[in-house]
Amino acid sequence: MSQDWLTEPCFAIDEASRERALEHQSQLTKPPGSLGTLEALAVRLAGMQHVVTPSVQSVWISVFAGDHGVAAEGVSAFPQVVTGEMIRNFANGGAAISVLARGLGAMLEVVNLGTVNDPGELPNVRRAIIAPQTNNFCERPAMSAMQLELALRAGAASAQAAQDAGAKLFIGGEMGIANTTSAAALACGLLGETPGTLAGAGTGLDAKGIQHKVAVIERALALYPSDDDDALAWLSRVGGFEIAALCGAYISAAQRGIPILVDGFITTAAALAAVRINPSSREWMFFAHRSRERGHARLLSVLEADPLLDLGLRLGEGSGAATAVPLMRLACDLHSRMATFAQAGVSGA
Ligand SMILES: Cc1cc2ncn([C@H]3O[C@H](COP(=O)(O)O)[C@@H](O)[C@H]3O)c2cc1C
Ligand SMILES: O=C(O)c1cccnc1
Repeated sequence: MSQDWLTEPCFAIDEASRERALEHQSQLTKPPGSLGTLEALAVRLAGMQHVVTPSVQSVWISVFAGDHGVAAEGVSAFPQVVTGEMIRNFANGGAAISVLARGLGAMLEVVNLGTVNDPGELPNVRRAIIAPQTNNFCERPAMSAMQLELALRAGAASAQAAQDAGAKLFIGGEMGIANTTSAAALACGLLGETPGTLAGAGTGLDAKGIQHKVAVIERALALYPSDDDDALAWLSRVGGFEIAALCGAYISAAQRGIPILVDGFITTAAALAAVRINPSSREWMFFAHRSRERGHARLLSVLEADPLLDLGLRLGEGSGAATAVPLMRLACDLHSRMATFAQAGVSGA
């Protein structure tokens, strides 16, 4: 298999549509710029969708799930079996993202990349099993080059499904006990940083638990040269199947011209890897919120991302991104439905 597709160019942003949307904004009955980020959102979307009045009515959510060998180090407040149990909960409609997706009328698929207690065939769960879990990355690379390739391609298949369904916005979510450890280790590798500032409480570790998590990540990082920032190498060394799938999905969505709404800490680590592999994917990304997880603010700042919300969320699953969709929809509504000064007979400045 070849990885050349990862660096193929992303879909072109249409400057003319963006300019026309900007000009349209200046004619709406409000002081210029007074709707702040909502204006900027609609204008960016216009360029992405090659239209003057964009829409995000049709939303696609893929939740990628996979287990992590590093869970054996006791780095999560919850047991590893929760990953498989939550896949069943997603399918039964009881998880946070299930409720949010229903509320938004969004399409929701779950992609099972491999779990230690595999829940089997379930409605709306795509099976793309790579292995029951990654290797414990303190001891050896989390996955082989072939496993990485499979995970990246499983993500790209979701972007393709989103495109086939006519989605106007792509949201990636994740489920995998211990994946805040994997995401923090990945970010450390990519940024050449030590885990003290990037590892956090995850599902609810106390200070002692976080200290242990930092030591576990330090053990893994010590296996590799610290000045190596090769994103594919770090994904295979310390990544997770679901994190690699997110990375592949983001790159593929950007190549297909589907705007991306990034969720929290884990998804932002995957987005950072995607941007390192294919820098032009960055312009296709919106950032939904600042997670409570320590380290997320740092990743957002590296990506020069200004998230829409800051609600103290620390769940994952794509939940923060889903929560921001109504704001994006309102931004599109204001942009396309407000009267212009001329239409309303209101005097301009
Ligand atoms: C019931 C439950 C539902 C979740 N949904 C998302 N996560 C989140 O918590 C996990 C990461 O935290 P850590 O690295 O501390 O294990 C991921 O599965 C993430 O999506 C959940 C965690 C639990 C326990
Ligand atoms: O921000 C996140 O994505 C997050 C934080 C804690 C646990 N799971 C996910």
